[in-house]
Amino acid sequence: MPNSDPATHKPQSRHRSTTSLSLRLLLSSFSILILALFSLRAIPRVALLKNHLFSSSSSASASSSVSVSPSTASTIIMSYAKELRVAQVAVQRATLLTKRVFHEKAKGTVDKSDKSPVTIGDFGAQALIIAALRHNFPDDAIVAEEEAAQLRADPNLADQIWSLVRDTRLPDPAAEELLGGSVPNLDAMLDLIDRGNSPGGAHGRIWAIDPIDGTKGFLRGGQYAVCLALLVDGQVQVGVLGCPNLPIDDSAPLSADIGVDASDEDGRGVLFSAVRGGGAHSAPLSAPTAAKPISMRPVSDMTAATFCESVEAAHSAHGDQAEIARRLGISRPSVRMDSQSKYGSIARGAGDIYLRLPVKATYQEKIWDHAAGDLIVREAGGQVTDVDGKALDFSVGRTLANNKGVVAAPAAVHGEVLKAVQDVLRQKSTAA
Ligand SMILES: Nc1ncnc2c1ncn2[C@@H]1O[C@H](COP(=O)(O)OS(=O)(=O)O)[C@@H](OP(=O)(O)O)[C@H]1O
Ligand SMILES: [Mg+2]
Repeated sequence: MPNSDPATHKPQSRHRSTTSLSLRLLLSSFSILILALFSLRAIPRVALLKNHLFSSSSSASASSSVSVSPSTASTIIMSYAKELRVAQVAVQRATLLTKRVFHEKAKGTVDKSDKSPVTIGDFGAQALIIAALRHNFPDDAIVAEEEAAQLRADPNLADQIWSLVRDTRLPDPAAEELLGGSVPNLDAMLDLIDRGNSPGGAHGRIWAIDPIDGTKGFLRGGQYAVCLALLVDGQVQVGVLGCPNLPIDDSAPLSADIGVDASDEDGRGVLFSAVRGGGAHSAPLSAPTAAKPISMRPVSDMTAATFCESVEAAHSAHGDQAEIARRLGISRPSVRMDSQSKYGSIARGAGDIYLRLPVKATYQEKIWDHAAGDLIVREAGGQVTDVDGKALDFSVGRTLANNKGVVAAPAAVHGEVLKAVQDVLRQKSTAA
């Protein structure tokens, strides 16, 4: 029946059919344009999207999209929309594995120096994230912390990791499908882990993965992060941090005990993300698309500022950092917490400043320890430099060989903080 409405089977007017034909033509040209944009992965993709465009089929997301705030739901121009969505869900899935490892293998471990829970969690999370990246972006390079040689030599360890990787799935089948579903077998898992061996560099698309950042924090049930960032020609374009033990509530104050065991508390588990030029967001880890914009807190009174630093004295110079805080007039004690959760915490204004002054002149920071956090803080209104005031340079390989230390603060006060850092370091070198 030509020109009939399929619902009513009633003949339509000639005018209406011409209009619908033009409309269909217009729509199909528009779809072709969108498809073309999405197939050109080498070029940053720009799409006019609602923030939750890719979320409609996720059960976690479905509940989340109800709670999306009006400002988040507003239409924004977002680049790298698919990369962001895949990264968020890949990190979410990997955190499910790390939480299982914590509860089944780390919690209650008498000897906390036992490295096996960390090893199992690290390898398992890396395998799951790389599987998702290979499925969606098979031509991209990957820089990841672990390689599978140790597992190939230890079948028992490999089996333990395989059983976790095999059984860890997102509750939402559509989200699982987006990630390509399960890893087929143990050998495929080992091969995936070894795909993280890119030397990094200044060209092309490179993902940086830290499957468990803050390993000590992970073991004690404190702060750790599953970290994923996309670099394009050396610039961070997408950053995602899954922080299972941080409060979901962006306005929760950063208490001094944030670094101790928080793994069993309700209301924990947050996902930070940012796309360059698109702002920074946070969401519950269980509902990645319930994203709300976050921003750094303006520091009008430096004496009331909160600064964050590593728990480990071997990782950043606590003494120098205390002296810098004193010079700035900061009266509050530092908040010590492991991992890139420090970047996420200052980006949402729970803290204000992150200082990471080098302990050893020869140590080179790893790109996977900073890439996601760097972008999230910058997109939240912060500035991130090394102690010389240079932006972190992710283009020179697997390490930040051109940088020493990290100084992250709201852009308006970064200069003041950097001056205090440089004064303290100058005074120290004069005294030596
Ligand atoms: N000497 C030295 N100096 C600076 N940084 C170092 C050093 N040694 C290690 N690392 C890296 O520190 C990462 C964790 O550091 P954090 O500050 O995030 O947490 S911690 O409080 O120190 O545990 C940690 O990341 P993970 O191994 O993923 O936990 C290391 O990559
Ligand atoms: Mg790390």
